[in-house]
Amino acid sequence: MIYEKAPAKINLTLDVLHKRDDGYHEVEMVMTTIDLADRLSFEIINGNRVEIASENRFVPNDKRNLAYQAATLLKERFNIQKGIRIFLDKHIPVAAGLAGGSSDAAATLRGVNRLFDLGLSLEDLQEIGAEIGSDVPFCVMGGTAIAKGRGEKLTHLPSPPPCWVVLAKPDVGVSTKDVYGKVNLQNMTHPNNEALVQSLKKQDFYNMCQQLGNVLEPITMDMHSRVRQIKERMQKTGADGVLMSGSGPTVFALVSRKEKADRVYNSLRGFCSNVYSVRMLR
Ligand SMILES: C[C@](O)(CO)[C@H](O)COP(=O)(O)OP(=O)(O)OC[C@H]1O[C@@H](n2ccc(N)nc2=O)[C@H](O)[C@@H]1O
Ligand SMILES: Nc1ncnc2c1ncn2[C@@H]1O[C@H](COP(=O)(O)OP(=O)(O)OP(=O)(O)O)[C@@H](O)[C@H]1O
Repeated sequence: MIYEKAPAKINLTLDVLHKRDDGYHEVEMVMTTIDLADRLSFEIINGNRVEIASENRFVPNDKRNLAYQAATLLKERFNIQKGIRIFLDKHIPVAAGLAGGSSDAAATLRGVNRLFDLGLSLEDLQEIGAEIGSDVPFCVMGGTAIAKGRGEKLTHLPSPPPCWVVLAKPDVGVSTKDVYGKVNLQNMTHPNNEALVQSLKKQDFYNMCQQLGNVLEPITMDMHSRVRQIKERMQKTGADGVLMSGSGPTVFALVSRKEKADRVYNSLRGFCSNVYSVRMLR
């Protein structure tokens, strides 16, 4: 049996530069992994198929599952004539904007690569991952990176200074495709990626918090007022920086001190069913 951890990601920035001819948007965004992770196990089984099991009822166990797609892609590309059983121990909330499915796909690429000794490099796996989804290449490498293109062109960055990350996911469904579809290029406040990158290089926590920005945030907030309410509540209770991750609906607060993080966390419990307080991953 082989095990892989699949951490969630948050976007410290997300900028859209233009819409491309292939229907995707050209983005520039800084992402980082946090200490909230799914755990996956992989084993070889009889029969030439991929089996997915999870105790989470929101997780599909068929070809809609990104881990299934990742395992099938490697099986076909490398002509693997054996079965694979994948167990997904889910901790990342589903459809949250935290790349849960993408991180499971990335962990599956790493896991199956080890399970069958395929000898693929992380770069190879990133390239294959891009066929599954825009967030998968980042999840293959993890850490902190600026992503360009449709999310697959990655440059590694220093990790954010240590802090607490309080996350709250309201019970609303958000379609990434719909949110990108509502982007209005004439009317948006772009985050300053260069300044955010400088704050990481200088390990300047407070400046990093000032530079958080996501052009998709107002779009999702206009569709779901709960997202705006969560942000306001986090700001009122003492968060140092607050932003929606990805296309949402999860909002995260960055907080330097544990006592303040506890205050933000406690103010959201009861208001929201999914609330977490975790650390950044170094
Ligand atoms: C919002 C983010 O999570 C931020 O990291 C990503 O940009 C989205 O990544 P993802 O969920 O892996 O996205 P994909 O599964 O590749 O694409 C879902 C849909 O989002 C839109 N999409 C996605 C990425 C991108 N750069 N431009 C887009 O317009 C497209 O309509 C696409 O059909
Ligand atoms: N391994 C998986 N875990 C959870 N959901 C999955 C998985 N594979 C496919 N899905 C499907 O994908 C949908 C989106 O779930 P996911 O948790 O990946 O969203 P997300 O965090 O918003 O992703 P992203 O930030 O990459 O857009 C779910 O509704 C679910 O049906």
